[in-house]
Parts: sequence; structure tokens; C-alpha cells
Amino acid sequence: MLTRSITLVIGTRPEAIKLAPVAHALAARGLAVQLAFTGQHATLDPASFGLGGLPALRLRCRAGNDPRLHAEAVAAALTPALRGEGRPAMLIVQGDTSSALGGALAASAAGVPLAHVEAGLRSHDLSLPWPEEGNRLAIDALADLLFAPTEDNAANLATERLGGEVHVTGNSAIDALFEMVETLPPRLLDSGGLPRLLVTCHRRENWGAAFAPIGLALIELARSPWLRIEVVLHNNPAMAGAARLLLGGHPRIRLLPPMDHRSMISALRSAHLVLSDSGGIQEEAPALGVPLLVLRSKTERPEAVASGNSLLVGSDRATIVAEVNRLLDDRAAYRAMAVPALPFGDGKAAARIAAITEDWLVRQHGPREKLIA
Ligand SMILES: CC(=O)N[C@H]1[C@@H](OP(=O)(O)OP(=O)(O)OC[C@H]2O[C@@H](n3ccc(=O)[nH]c3=O)[C@H](O)[C@@H]2O)O[C@H](CO)[C@@H](O)[C@@H]1O
Repeated sequence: MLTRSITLVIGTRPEAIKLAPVAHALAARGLAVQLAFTGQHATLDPASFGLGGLPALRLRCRAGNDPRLHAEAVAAALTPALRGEGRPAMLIVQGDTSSALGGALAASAAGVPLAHVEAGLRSHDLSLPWPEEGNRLAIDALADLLFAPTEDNAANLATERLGGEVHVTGNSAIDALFEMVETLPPRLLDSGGLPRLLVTCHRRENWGAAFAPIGLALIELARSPWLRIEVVLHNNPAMAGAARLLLGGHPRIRLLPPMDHRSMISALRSAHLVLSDSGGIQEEAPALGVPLLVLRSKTERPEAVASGNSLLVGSDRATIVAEVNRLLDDRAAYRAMAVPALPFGDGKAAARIAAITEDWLVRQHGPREKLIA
């Protein structure tokens, strides 16, 4: 009996959040699962994402803040593990990180079939976000099996005429969100009474000096005694440093350390309004019915704008202030954005991905027994 595993590459927090349901769904089908932690987020604790019990490779790749060097380091460290005895039946990467790109390059070099979870997202601008948009294009071009969260994502892939097989599955972010919400106590209204603006900001285009207009907008909004502002700092020291420099010590703006996923979902759920440039939060906020202003001028997740749950405000100080104030003042506009919606899936993506993966492997390799550990 063959014991070839399915290896899932995990570099960052969002990959762990979104691949945990997939790993569990594959294991629930009796398939052998292995994780490959690249080390992109060095402090990532597998157990805190429910991934503690699975066999894992630890690649410990560090390449500073250069995403291309990191992708190369991941490819170099992972390729040998994909050759020889431990050769997996398939490598799965998720999203658009340099770890995902490195994984895709390693699979291609070792001749291992590649599946891409969260395929087909496009901002149609290689610089926004950089390097993620380029990573998505490169990974999708190499993938044999492409799991598109939405019909729009699948349409993007159809335009590119790629070689891999495309399936619309929903985004496993919503699976992870639903699982998390089930563990939370019932939603309570904020006891402080004041509306709370929750902020996260970490995209490369908002690093360093580029953070200034966003920070200045928060300082201007903090003049109102009727608003509480909380900024969740990112693990990346470059981003957290810029926020501390501008906002640290401000009496009306709270800077919070990075949160575990449970605390983040809890904070999101009880926020009045969210300002964020995060990809995952663009998926979660609509499902929770929390209006979101996206700190970007372009997005690969237009579905949440179309469903009326989010708006692109970019990083212009005056625009951010005007849009936050508009939603604080105009109840009808606020309510229209606060209707929960599921443009990114129904919470059953992981089960679909696991079933399609098994079917694909059986078609390639023969009977199912050969894939079971
Ligand atoms: C715009 C963009 O290119 N984003 C990509 C980026 O993630 P993305 O921009 O989503 O990365 P974030 O670091 O914001 O992670 C989002 C996830 O982390 C959670 N969270 C956030 C803050 C915190 O303190 N604690 C916490 O648990 C959020 O609830 C969400 O589930 O890599 C992901 C993984 O490949 C991709 O899916 C996204 O497309």
C-alpha cells in the first residue's frame, strides 16, 4: 500500500487559518496529510490553529523582508523534500504569499502535482498588491488543480486559458470563521456604548511613510469624543513600528498587539465599523455584517463591494475621514452595509476541496486504497 501524503504549505497566519479546515477535511477522508511550515511567520504556533497533531516539516526559511528571496529560499528548501522517498502525491498551496509561490516552484521543479486553494483572485494590477498579484498569476499558471472561491475568480482563470482544472468551491476562510463563531459566546452589544472603529493595516503599499495619511486620518477622527478607535498591530515590525511612531501614546487611540484568530473574530464581531487593508478581513467582515472600509484603491475581492458590505477608500486622509464620518452620521447608509452576506462561500469549501482532490488523485493514480496512509 502506498503511503504518499498530501503536503500543505503554510507560511503565514492567514494560510494556517484557511488551510486548517482543508487539512482536517482531507484527514477526515482517510488521506495522509503532512504540513510544511516555511517559517515566513517565525512565531506561528500550529497548535493554536488546531494543526498541532499533524506530521510537519519545518523549513525555517528566513529572507528578511524580500519576498522574492523568501520564495526562492522556500523553493530551495522544499524541493529536496518533494523528491525521493517522502515524495507527496500532491502539494497544496494557498493564496498569494511568497511561501505559496516558493511551494509552487518546488512542486514544479520536483514534478509533484500542485493544487492552489484561493485561485483566480485578481486586482488586475501587478503593483497593487505587490508581490501578491504576481504570485497569484505565477501559482495559477503552474497549478494542476485550481480551487476558485467564487464564479468571478473562475471567470478570471477562464480568461487566462490556464492548463489546470478549475473548480468553484467557496473560500475556506468562511469555513474557519463559522467554526470559530460557534465557539464564541453570544454576540453582545458594546458595553461602553460608544461606536468602536477597528483598524488593521499591513499591506506593503501602506508601509513606512505611506502609513502617514492613514495615521493622520485616525488622529483627526480621534478628535470626536463619540468614537473609540482600536488599531490591531501586525506581527511585521516595519508596520507596527510606523503605527507606534505616529499613534503611540495618543490618549484616544488604543494600539493592540496582534491577536489570535479567536480574539480577532470576537473583536471584529463587536466593532461598529472596520478599516482594513487585509484580504482575510474583506472576507470575514461581510459574513459578520460589519461594514468595512478597505484601505486600498484596488481589490482582488470586488464581490464584497458588489454585495454592498465594503467600500474602497484607499489611503487618502480626507477620504478616510469623510467616509468614516458619513457612516457614523447616516444611519441608512450604515445599515445598508451591515446586512450579513456570504459572497465568498457558504462555509463548506474545505469538504468540497477535499472531495475534488481525492477524485483528481484517483483519476491520476488509480484506486483510492493507494492513497490512504
Ligand atoms: C490582500 C492580500 O493579498 N492578502 C493576502 C494575505 O492575507 P491577509 O491580507 O488576509 O493577511 P492578514 O495578516 O490580514 O490575515 C487575515 C487573517 O488573520 C486574522 N487576523 C488578523 C489580525 C490579527 O491580529 N489576528 C488575526 O487572527 C484575520 O481575522 C484573518 O482571518 O495572504 C493570504 C494568505 O495567502 C491571502 O489569502 C490574501 O489574499
